[in-house]
Amino acid sequence: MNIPTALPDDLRWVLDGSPAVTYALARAEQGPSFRPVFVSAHVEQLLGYAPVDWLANPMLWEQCLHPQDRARVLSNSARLQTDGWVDHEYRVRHRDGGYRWVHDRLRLLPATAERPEMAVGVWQDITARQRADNLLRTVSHLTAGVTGEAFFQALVRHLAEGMGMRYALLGELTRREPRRVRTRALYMDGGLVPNMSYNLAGTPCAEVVSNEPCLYTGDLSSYFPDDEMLHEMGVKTYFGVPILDAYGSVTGVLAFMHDEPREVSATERAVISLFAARAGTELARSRVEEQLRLTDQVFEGSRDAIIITDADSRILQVNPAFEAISGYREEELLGRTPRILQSGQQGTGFYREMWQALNENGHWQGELWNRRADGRTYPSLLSVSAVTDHQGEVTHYIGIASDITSHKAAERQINYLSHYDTLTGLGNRRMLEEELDRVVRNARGVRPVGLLFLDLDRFKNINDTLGHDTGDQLLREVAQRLQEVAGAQAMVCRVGGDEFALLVPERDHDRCARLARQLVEVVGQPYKLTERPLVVTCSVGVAMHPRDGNRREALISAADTALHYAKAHGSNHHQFHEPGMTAAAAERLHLENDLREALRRAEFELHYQPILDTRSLQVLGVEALLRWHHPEEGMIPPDRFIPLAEETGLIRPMGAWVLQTACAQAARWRELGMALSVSVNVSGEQFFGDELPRAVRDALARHRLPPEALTLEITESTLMHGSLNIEARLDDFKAIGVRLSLDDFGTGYSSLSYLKRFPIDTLKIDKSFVRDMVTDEHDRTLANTVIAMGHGLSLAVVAEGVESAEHMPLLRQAGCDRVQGYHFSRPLPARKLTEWLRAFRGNTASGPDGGTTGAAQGERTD
Ligand SMILES: Nc1nc2c(ncn2[C@@H]2O[C@@H]3COP(=O)(O)O[C@H]4[C@@H](O)[C@H](n5cnc6c(=O)[nH]c(N)nc65)O[C@@H]4COP(=O)(O)O[C@H]3[C@H]2O)c(=O)[nH]1
Repeated sequence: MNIPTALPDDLRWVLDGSPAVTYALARAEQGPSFRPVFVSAHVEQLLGYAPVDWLANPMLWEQCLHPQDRARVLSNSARLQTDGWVDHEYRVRHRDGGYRWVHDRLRLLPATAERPEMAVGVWQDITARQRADNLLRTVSHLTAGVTGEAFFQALVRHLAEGMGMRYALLGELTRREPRRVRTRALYMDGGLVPNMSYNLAGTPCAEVVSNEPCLYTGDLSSYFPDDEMLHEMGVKTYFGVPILDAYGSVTGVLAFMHDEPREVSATERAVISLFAARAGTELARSRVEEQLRLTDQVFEGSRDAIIITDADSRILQVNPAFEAISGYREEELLGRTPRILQSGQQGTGFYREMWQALNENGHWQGELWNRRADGRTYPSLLSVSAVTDHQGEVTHYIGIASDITSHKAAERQINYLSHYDTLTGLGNRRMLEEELDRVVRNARGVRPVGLLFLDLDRFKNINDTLGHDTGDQLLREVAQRLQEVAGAQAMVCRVGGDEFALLVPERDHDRCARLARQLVEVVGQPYKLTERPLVVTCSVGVAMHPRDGNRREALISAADTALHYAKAHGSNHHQFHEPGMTAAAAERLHLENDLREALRRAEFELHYQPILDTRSLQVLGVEALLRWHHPEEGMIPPDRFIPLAEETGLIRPMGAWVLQTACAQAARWRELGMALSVSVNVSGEQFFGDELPRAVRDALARHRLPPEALTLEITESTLMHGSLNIEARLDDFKAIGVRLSLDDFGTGYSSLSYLKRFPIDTLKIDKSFVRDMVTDEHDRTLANTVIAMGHGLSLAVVAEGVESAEHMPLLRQAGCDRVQGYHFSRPLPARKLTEWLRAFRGNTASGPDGGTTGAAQGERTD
């Protein structure tokens, strides 16, 4: 019987070329066992031994069996005889000492006449599949029962270790940063390392994220030149699979990397995909868990009250804030409806609308008053949302409410602060504007109202000299007086520092005028805030609705224009708005701008008017009077621009110029042998300014003038405008040695009684009394009385406005000391006055005190 040991060549190359190992066994002549008679060439690649080794040593196979498999394999093999075939898997030792898994299928060929009984078998290398199986089993085992971060960490670690990969990561994509991966587990060189996040651009993970498993082996940096991390890690093999959520969207990446080129078998890939699926579930679960945790935290920790009800509004759950705000414990609320909280302050219509909005839009928000368990009510801002199932049926309602008690209080406070003036308690400008809006909006029947703007004259001086506390007290008192005069029907507001507005339901022009007059009078009554009564005057501008405008802005602007008009025309009176006033206001603005430029452009000039001794007619001095040569309008009289300069503050630089120029001129006259005293007008603004005493000293020193050569003329109203500091200020000037003259006496609050307390040298009777004393008995008596009283106070009295020769005997008779007026000379420019002085008859030397100076003297007759 022949045992076939040789195969035809054509059959041999087929078998040798096959990746499976084919072998043939023949029954041994003695005994039951088989021995190999043919093994195909691939066996050497599979197990390291050449075919000849197997043929030479029939025991080699048995010797190479894995000790753990040996018994099973031998027992399986023993069934060849009975079953006619054997099909099993086991491990065979490679010549290098390692084991390979083989799938062995062997079939028995019964003996024939030509040959003995034989068996033919095939070995297939199933090492990779077995490794993958192993991996699956091990990793499944090791990750079983683990969740969250622990799962992610176990997964990357055991998969990486099972596959022999150096690096592995499980990364998540977040909605907030879709182009970045945030790792949830990161494995490197045998251990877990802290998580990180990286930009996907230019990395193999970007391909994975586009839902493609990716396998790269070889020089990865040539594929991904921008991925520096890959380059640094020396990665040669990359395998990554996307992690998907239940809807198939990519939510993460599971990737493995190695620094050697390496195959990743199909079965390994399948195993990893399998775990990626599980990771997807776990990611979703951890996200839900996170969300739940957050929701729970929000629910438990929220300062807002949260209530959840079922579709029938039965309370299912409330949070601790709800308990705290409502005063009910959760147990008391469960199963009841939110009606338990109703305060009764909202009518049924309110709830009907709320439910209608909820049914139609699934949402309602609004403010309502609820009742606490203790019966107290509180305001809350409630927002209710309906929760629906996938069929759109309402399953729950969620209400979130905040207690807005403090918010409401703050709102009231803000409302108060934004509508009221805290100093006086009056409404403020906003309140006035809103009320005016209401009035003009409501004008269907056109409700007439009067709008009065009232401004205190020179309030700034009071603040500057008496301090802000007194200023504040004054404002409070003014506010009170205004309210008393205006009555309950009117609205009184403080709309600026010292500006008040009154809105009066008054259609009658005359009654409005009467009210305005009353206001001026009442505000002008002395205030007992300081040691000495304080006198404050005011100006009032009146606009009438609808006559002066049918819009809020128009009315305010009309009242404002009228007020400015009143102030520009001497203060302390009221002025109704008139149609031409806006043009006048524009003109005033124009003038104001020109005035600002006038000093720089040297448009001012001083004219001088002589002051003479009544009896000897010696020229004792001159009064400096300011003139403005306007480039377009020609000469503008001081009455037109001085109030404007006072209002705008320009009076201070202007006054300083006057002082310097007048002193310079007085010095020049002295050089010419005419020692004239020069009187300079000082306005209230200037008088109260800090700089005046120094300016006076400077001017005297610079022009080497004796102080008594300078007289400061202040008006009665400046003096009476009064502040504590006025005496101190007058004393300052007395200490310098200059003379002080009280101008326009008789036009204001003439009060001789406290004049004596002021260190005044001269009293000037206003020209309005002087002018008519020739014809008017009453004025003559008045002038005589003033002169007598002035003398009683040891003051020299000057009569100004002496226009005719008839005045002189009367004034001499009354004992008036000095005279000034057109009768002698109009105010003249310095050069002309010098000529006049020279020409004046009886040119003799005479100083202001009657001393010999060389100044002109005589009586002018023209
Ligand atoms: N009808 C009439 N008027 C006469 C007669 N004699 C003099 N006058 C005018 O009476 C005014 C006297 O000046 P005032 O009472 O101080 O009144 C001054 C003074 O209050 C103010 N003023 C003038 N210059 C200055 C200045 O440099 N500074 C300040 N703060 N005010 C000034 O302007 C006011 C008006 O000044 P002027 O127009 O120059 O008017 C001057 C003068 O021209 C007369 O016989 N008949």
